[in-house]
Amino acid sequence: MAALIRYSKSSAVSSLSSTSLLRRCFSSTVSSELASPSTASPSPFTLNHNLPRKDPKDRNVQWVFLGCPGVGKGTYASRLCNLLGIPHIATGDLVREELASSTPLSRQLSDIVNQGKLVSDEIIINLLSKRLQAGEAKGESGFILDGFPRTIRQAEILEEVIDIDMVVNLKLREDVLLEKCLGRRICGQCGKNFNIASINVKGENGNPGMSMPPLLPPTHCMTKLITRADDTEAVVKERLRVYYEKSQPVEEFYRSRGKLMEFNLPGGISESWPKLLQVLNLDDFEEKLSAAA
Ligand SMILES: Nc1ncnc2c1ncn2[C@@H]1O[C@H](COP(=O)(O)OP(=O)(O)O)[C@@H](O)[C@H]1O
Repeated sequence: MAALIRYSKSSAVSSLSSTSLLRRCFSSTVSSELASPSTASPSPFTLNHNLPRKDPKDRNVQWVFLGCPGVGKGTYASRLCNLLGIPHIATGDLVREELASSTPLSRQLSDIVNQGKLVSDEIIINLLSKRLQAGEAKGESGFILDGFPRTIRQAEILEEVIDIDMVVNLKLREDVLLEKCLGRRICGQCGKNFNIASINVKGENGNPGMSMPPLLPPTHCMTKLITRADDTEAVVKERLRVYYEKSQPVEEFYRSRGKLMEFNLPGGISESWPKLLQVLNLDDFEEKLSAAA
């Protein structure tokens, strides 16, 4: 595989391919059988099929969440990670952490992100590799990746180094996505995500109507809310355009490998969460956990 990551000339790892870099990070979890390119037969999941109904503690969950900006990948991935006790690794968060530092890389990234463009595969793989290495050092196992892979190249590299068990593709109408992005707020103090948009769209052209109540912050966060610089209407529209061009082909990549599970969000969290748990065969597990709590 061609070397994809080109570090600065002074870097000791300049000759490493991105695969070998990621392989080093993943070394403890990659089985030799899975380190070679996937030969899985093309039999796409249908909901409720192929998922073992066994205790998630006995599964080494290695999942990917795909979906357009604003669909709620972060919300559902982080809830699932809390439930399963595994890390939620969102490349968008890694990029924002880098942006918050004042390195030469952060200045380079801020222009790209604020224009709604994708960061290069090299940079994102480097950030992800560092995060995985740190997790490995802490003894983490399993993960849900959110926002990665976003290009076919990223998907190919990931596929070479680790067995992703399942890819959940969250879907929502485009007009709702825009409203949801514009309503997103983050508490500048605790870092939690909220949404002030109250969505109520009528069914039309075969699309069902949908209502999603806002996800409002508690009073102590109310005065500390901030809006992401890339959540303006023009930038969200550009991010959606980039998604369709660069990231949508990733859906087909996983569909053809029989790993893609499509999930059409039926509404807000209270409606969608139980249905998502049901299709993931985790509804029993949540009940057991709440009974034990
Ligand atoms: N896998 C990736 N490849 C390239 N760029 C990425 C990737 N993940 C995140 N980014 C950058 O970080 C920004 C924010 O990502 P994210 O929080 O996942 O946004 P979104 O709400 O659009 O899903 C993206 O618009 C992009 O510039």
